[in-house]
Amino acid sequence: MAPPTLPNTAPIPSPPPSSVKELTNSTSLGSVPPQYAIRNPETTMDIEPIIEEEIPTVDFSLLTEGTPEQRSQVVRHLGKACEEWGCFMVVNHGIPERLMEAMLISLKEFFDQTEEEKGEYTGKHVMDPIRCGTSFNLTVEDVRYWRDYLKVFVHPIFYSPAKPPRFRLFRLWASWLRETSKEYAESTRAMGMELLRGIWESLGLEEDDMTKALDLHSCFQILVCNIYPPCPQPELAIGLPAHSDHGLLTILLQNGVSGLQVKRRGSWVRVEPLPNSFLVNTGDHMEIVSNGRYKSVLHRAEVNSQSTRLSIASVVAPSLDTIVEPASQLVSDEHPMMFRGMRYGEYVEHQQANRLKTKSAMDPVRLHAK
Ligand SMILES: O=C(O)CCC(=O)C(=O)O
Ligand SMILES: [Fe+2]
Repeated sequence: MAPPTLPNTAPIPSPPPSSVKELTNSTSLGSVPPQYAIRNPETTMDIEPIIEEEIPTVDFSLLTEGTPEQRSQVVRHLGKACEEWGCFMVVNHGIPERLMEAMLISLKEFFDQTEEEKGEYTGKHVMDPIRCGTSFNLTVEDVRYWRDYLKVFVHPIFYSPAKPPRFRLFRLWASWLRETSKEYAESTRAMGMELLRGIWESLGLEEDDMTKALDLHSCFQILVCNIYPPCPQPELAIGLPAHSDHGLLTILLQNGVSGLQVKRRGSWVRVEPLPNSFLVNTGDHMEIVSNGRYKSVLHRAEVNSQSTRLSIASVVAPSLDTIVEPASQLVSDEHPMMFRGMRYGEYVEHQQANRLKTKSAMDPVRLHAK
């Protein structure tokens, strides 16, 4: 006999909000909805201590305009920061403060659009050149991160969301948005190239060899823009979990609200944004190219209950068609090859299509178990 069919009494779930912005705009939230409650503070918090420590600072002007002695000193310092920290603050970088502010303002304007307006940029594929969304990758996650994003490819082909926020009819505004992000992408790319030059030098590598091997004239660059609205229970949620970035270097601009933490020697170090500075961190491809000498740094973004945090990560990387391998000069009997070659575009696609989980994106290219 066929089992009796039970009436379906399960409540029909309301559709999840399409962004954290929408969630926090719509109601005065007193608690975090279950799909964002990623941790139980009683069991999982503070297993790894959170500490205050000073992050190394690099004076960029000495790299470009210093005496040969000053430059050598900065290069050594840069190498040490990459080796011991995987990140450093850059000051005296020469990028105008008005450009940094304009970028943050235009980003805020972008996220302030209606869900419908932003929906025009909802990515269908992880390699879409303009992609707006929430969390990291909803198709593979069972919990959500307290973060909305806009990711835009800016080199070798420059893209920009064409529709200006709310001022659709004002072509002037649209071109301002476009010009701002173009200038910003160019400035941070030039800064990234200069830092890479110093980093290659610190590794004893020739700049020309590296530019050619990584096809840096056609380097891939993406702007990853993040917004973390205030969260009613910041101890339960996270903006972005512990992860490393896929590129060579990430150049991060923040709006003065702290939240970023980097992992060092088993502890989380809070990064307090210095005014008019950038935080630069090493990505997985720095680790691959340097054959494990300069490891990509694990980092995460915490949220808070008071202020909206904005960050813009400008990622500088090999060209998408380059098959990246460790530099042969850094491979020897003593330092065997640690990674196999993979096309950079394939790596990015694989990283973006999977869960963001510590450094798991590197597993397919590792030649030896960790
Ligand atoms: O918001 C931050 O400070 C970090 C952002 C980040 O790690 C990323 O976009 O990959
Ligand atoms: Fe990151």
